[in-house]
Amino acid sequence: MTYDPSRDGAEMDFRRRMSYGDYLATDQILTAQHPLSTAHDEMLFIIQHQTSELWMKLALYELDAARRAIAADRTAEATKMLARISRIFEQLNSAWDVLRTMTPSEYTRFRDALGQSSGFQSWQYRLIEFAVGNRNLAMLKPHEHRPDLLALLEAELARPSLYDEVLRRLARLGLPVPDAVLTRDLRAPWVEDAAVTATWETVYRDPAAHWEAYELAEKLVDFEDYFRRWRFNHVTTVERVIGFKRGTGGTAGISYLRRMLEVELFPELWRVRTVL
Ligand code: HEM
Ligand SMILES: N[C@@H](CC(=O)c1ccccc1NC=O)C(=O)O
Repeated sequence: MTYDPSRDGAEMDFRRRMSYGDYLATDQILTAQHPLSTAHDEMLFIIQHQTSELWMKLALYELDAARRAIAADRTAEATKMLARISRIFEQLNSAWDVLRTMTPSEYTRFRDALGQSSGFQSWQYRLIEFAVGNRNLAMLKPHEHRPDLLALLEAELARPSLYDEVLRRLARLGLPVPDAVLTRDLRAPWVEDAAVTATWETVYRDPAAHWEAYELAEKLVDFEDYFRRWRFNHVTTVERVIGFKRGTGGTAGISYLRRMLEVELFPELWRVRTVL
């Protein structure tokens, strides 16, 4: 006879119990795919973006908790969360392998249906950029039609970024951090600071004496490393699929994305490598 798992105790009756689907709201998630064309690959495109948005949601959750932990001098907890955020980006990086199976011929069959929509308008992506310190106020504009989302982005800009929190922690640990850095206008983009590079140099020259700062630094570098790989995978996939066409979001496409490859989140942590 075929195997019956209920003989091993598997619960089979969920009329009055919470099931897998109840707990995970799979009904909502699995009915949220609405292709606008009959092109076979549009389902891949939708699910690729939806899963990315879910991982971004978790990254934001961890970024929030990590910053609160650093601000409360609970660095060990924060480093664990930062390690997880890097792994999330590793996951996002691997996902490009699935999307890359879509050829230009296949994408062209449904690209027109996307209208002017674009990843450029992903508010979770923009929140991540703002949370880690890449604060460009021009990126608020595409969200003006959604006051709720604009408020979320504005609230993020009013808050210290991940890098701000780490530098504040360094100051509390007795390391020299300029007052101008500690009291900077949080909405403004980060401006590279030679005194901060000098402080990181102190940390990296004697890790044992500055272990907490050293660990935080390496977690930040690790994260930026994975984030750069995400940008690079994106731009390479875009060139492979649409070449040098303009983006649906209105930018020039590849040249815009290549410019974004130059963004440095924690410039002093990269600069310090040269002087060690
Ligand atoms: C065939 C696949 C894809 C193509 C051809 C593509 C193309 C583009 C282009 C041309 C832009 C520049 C903005 C514009 O003018 O539209 C852009 C931006 C963006 N895309 Fe994609 N994309 C693809 C897949 C993805 C995926 C899977 C994600 C994951 C969520 C994503 C997220 C983003 C984000 C966040 C931006 C804004 C980047 C920034 O401002 O730095 N894209 N994309
Ligand atoms: N910007 C892309 C379209 C695109 O990729 C896209 C469209 C709608 C929602 C998410 C998208 N992903 C990344 O930009 C293009 O120009 O083909």
